[in-house]
Amino acid sequence: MDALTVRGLSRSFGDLVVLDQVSFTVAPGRIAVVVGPNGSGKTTLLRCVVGADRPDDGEVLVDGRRAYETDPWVRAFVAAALDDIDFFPDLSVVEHLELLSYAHGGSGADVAEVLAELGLERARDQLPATLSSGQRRRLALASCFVRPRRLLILDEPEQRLDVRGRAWLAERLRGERDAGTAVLMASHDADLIGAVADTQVEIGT
Ligand SMILES: Nc1ncnc2c1ncn2[C@@H]1O[C@H](COP(=O)(O)OP(=O)(O)OP(=O)(O)O)[C@@H](O)[C@H]1O
Repeated sequence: MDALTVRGLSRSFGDLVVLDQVSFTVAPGRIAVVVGPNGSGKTTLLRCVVGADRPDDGEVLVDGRRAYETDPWVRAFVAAALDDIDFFPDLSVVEHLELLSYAHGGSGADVAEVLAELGLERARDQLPATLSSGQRRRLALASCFVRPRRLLILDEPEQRLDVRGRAWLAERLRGERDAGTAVLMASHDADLIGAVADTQVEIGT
């Protein structure tokens, strides 16, 4: 059973056809990278997959089932970090991660490890507004790793990461694959794509 099936997905904004009958699958333990020039529809595709945007046509199946964002089962299955991450303004870094862990039935036991892995230990008590843009990105990624997931969806996760952060990201994604997680991500980073992509979904070309 594929973790993700996208069939005939189409999305237009007025006269602008952004996605035209896009179809692909991602099996467990595979990494699919969406590639295409600026404005080709990568974010739109990911937003349609997670249910943040509605396609005009086509369907998205998660683990063989039609997915709705509000479905508790989808929320347990899919971890996503897209561009529009909103943090609670009055929760610290560590509180965010603990909240997510608890909300997904965890004990918070992984939080310290994920903070260390993402280099966020020194920022653990800071509020989101005081974080650097790279730290905010790291918190968004950390949010995916303190909760259960069988499908991980990331929009340009390399953005705003430093050199070591990018090296870590490639390693982490390979770890996700080895654990059987399916990954769908958009990226412009040729090195990262070369290091992790099992398949590429080309759009807008
Ligand atoms: N809500 C919207 N209303 C109108 N046009 C939109 C909307 N959302 C996206 N678009 C347009 O759809 C096209 C695809 O945008 P999208 O953000 O999906 O591209 P992308 O491939 O992720 O680009 P980038 O590589 O720059 O991140 C763009 O031309 C964009 O202007």
